[in-house]
Amino acid sequence: MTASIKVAVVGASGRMGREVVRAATQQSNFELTAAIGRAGSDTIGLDSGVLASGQANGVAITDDLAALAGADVIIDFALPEGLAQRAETYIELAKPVVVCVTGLDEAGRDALALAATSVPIVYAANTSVGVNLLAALTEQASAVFGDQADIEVLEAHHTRKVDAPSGTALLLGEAAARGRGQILSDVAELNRNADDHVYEKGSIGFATLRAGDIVGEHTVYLVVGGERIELTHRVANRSTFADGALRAAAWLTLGKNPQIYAMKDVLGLD
Ligand SMILES: NC(=O)C1=CN([C@@H]2O[C@H](COP(=O)(O)OP(=O)(O)OC[C@H]3O[C@@H](n4cnc5c(N)ncnc54)[C@H](OP(=O)(O)O)[C@@H]3O)[C@@H](O)[C@H]2O)C=CC1
Ligand SMILES: O=C(O)C1=N[C@H](C(=O)O)C[C@H](O)C1
Repeated sequence: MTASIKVAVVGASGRMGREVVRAATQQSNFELTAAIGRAGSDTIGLDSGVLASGQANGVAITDDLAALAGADVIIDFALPEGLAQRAETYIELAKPVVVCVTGLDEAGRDALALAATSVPIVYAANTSVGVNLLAALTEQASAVFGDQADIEVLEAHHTRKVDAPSGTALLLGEAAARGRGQILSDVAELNRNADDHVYEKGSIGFATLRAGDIVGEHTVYLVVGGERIELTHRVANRSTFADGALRAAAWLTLGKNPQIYAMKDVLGLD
């Protein structure tokens, strides 16, 4: 019998952290070894299984990052704040990590790049298979239409999401830009509502909706002359993201070299 993969979850008290705790507890090829919450959170000391699904699993939520030492691989679904410090711990413990946090600032991105010189990291703004397939399709469509297409990305999420546009929208924008030989930061238009806004041909625009409990929806519009393509992906349940994160975690335990990988590497989409 193959040994199960020991997995630790950072951000275990959150919406996604609880989902990963539940999935890791249910899937027989994983063993949950640590559940990390924010220092000062009311959830510290609670059983992570009770918090996730009402069923005790014997792994208490702790703010002690030393608890990560017993894991083969870590999944980080916390928030961007404190990512740089967490990344230092990942280096010290020499653990592979799946980082799923979006809304990173430059310091967060730099910290991940530094950590990836020591440990393998999957950075995934979206761990679903479908979104990563959508990114590949977007790149292909953009390459075929070339610089004739007007491209816009629309995303919709629940009202408690703190970053906008979503990490996935930016990932899709990057794919669209790459498809026609652009770099997204050169052409991204994040605010078409600005008073002095003038549409520039070749720009890629982003629009955001926040409403109710929408789990995650993304549409890429590619509009050329009299026709348009709308590529849409919708997620109905956060378990989709949790399953994808566990898939990435299992992939990292197969002996990867230190560097930043993407979900498309995990899924073999290149
Ligand atoms: N890659 C993907 O597929 C997906 C990515 N995401 C991203 O994952 C992140 C989390 O989303 P979501 O679960 O909805 O957000 P939540 O706010 O529900 O969860 C984040 C959790 O992290 C905790 N936290 C904050 N800082 C730390 C820390 N230093 N150590 C441990 N825990 C910490 C928070 O604690 P407290 O509440 O006490 O502040 C909270 O419980 C977001 O960036 C989101 O965009 C979301 C879905 C899918
Ligand atoms: O915060 C969320 O909920 C989500 N965040 C990710 C993002 O920013 O793209 C992925 C997913 O769409 C849900």
